[in-house]
Amino acid sequence: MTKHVLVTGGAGYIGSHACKVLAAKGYVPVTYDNLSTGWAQAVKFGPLVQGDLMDRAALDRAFAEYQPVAVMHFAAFSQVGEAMSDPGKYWRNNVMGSLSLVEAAVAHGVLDFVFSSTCATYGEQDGVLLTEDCRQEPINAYGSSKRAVEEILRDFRAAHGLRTVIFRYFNVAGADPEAEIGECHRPETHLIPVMLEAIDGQRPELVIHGDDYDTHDGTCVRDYVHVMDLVEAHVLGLEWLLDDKGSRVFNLGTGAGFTVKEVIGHARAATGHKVPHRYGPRRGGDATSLVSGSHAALTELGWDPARSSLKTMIKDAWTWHKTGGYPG
Ligand SMILES: NC(=O)c1ccc[n+]([C@@H]2O[C@H](COP(=O)([O-])OP(=O)(O)OC[C@H]3O[C@@H](n4cnc5c(N)ncnc54)[C@H](O)[C@@H]3O)[C@@H](O)[C@H]2O)c1
Ligand SMILES: O=c1ccn([C@@H]2O[C@H](COP(=O)(O)OP(=O)(O)O[C@H]3O[C@H](CO)[C@H](O)[C@H](O)[C@H]3O)[C@@H](O)[C@H]2O)c(=O)[nH]1
Repeated sequence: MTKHVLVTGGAGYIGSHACKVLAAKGYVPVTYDNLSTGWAQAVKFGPLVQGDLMDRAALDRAFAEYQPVAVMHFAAFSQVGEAMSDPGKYWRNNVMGSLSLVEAAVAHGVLDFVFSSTCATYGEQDGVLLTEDCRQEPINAYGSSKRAVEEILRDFRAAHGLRTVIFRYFNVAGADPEAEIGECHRPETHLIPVMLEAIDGQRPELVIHGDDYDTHDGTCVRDYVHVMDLVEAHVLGLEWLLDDKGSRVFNLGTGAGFTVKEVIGHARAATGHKVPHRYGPRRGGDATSLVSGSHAALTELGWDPARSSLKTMIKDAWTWHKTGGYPG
């Protein structure tokens, strides 16, 4: 029997990688995406339904046509800087959009739901390693919007029997090692692809957002995880739900933190090129340090983030970058 999975945001960076892995495991990923930040060219592993999360009639048609066994919900806006200047955009799209989707899923009896949350929901916590039971006190509207969706899911679990796996990702990086798909945002704001654009002259330099943080070299610390490892955890999470193991929250990070300056050093080693850079002011909404202190995904899901060294992530991102993939 064909097992369709409705993948919202399947035309985006992480969602497209999820579709590739789902297809490899025998599922048919149905991408539901409005192409606001994603690319039709990234949808290669199953059908594309072009639609918005807020369009309930289009959602109803997609559920009725494909009768998915589950939903993987990636669609959202996700730039911390933009969320600081335009919080309404984040509350509307991420919270109202998710509510519309969850209501449609429940109405169609699709009760297994995997959600992309973020370590940005934890906020600023004095350099502690973050576990799933840490308090969630986001310091930007992006993190607040994701925490709100987690609350919606909690209420729908209680009222409607929804079953959820919530993944709180740390910083996702790298690309499909076969370079069929990769990270492509216009404009790009994420550290590693921005560094690669600076290396090949597509931008004059990387601007480091602040060097006066309370870290050993003054730049922010993040925990980077390979996108392929991350989406493999999603398939494990999906199967966890389909095996009726109950609702659960998992951090997805490696537990290793790197400063921006350290990532620049790794980029030089991985690409053989210096990263042109200069120092700029802090970016609003950035926490000093976000590092996972949890092994739950490893021990409970059996997750193995084998590709998540900075070397491999940057090499895979560089290989993808050099293909010049998507627009045009
Ligand atoms: N990239 C990271 O490091 C990171 C970290 C933590 C969490 N996340 C979360 O992972 C998810 C995917 O992130 P990404 O980096 O792939 O982002 P992305 O921008 O590449 O992909 C998001 C996709 O969702 C679609 N979309 C957005 N709003 C929509 C709407 N209203 N209706 C239909 N489609 C819509 C976009 O067109 C795009 O294809 C997001 O929920 C994000 O918050 C990402
Ligand atoms: O041009 C740049 C880009 C980034 N940075 C710094 O590099 C680090 C990583 O920044 P990213 O923009 O790559 O990632 P964020 O940590 O801001 O956010 C990402 O990870 C978060 C969780 O940490 C969220 O979930 C979010 O969706 C996702 O974009 C931050 O300290 C940032 O200030 C720079 O110095 N210069």
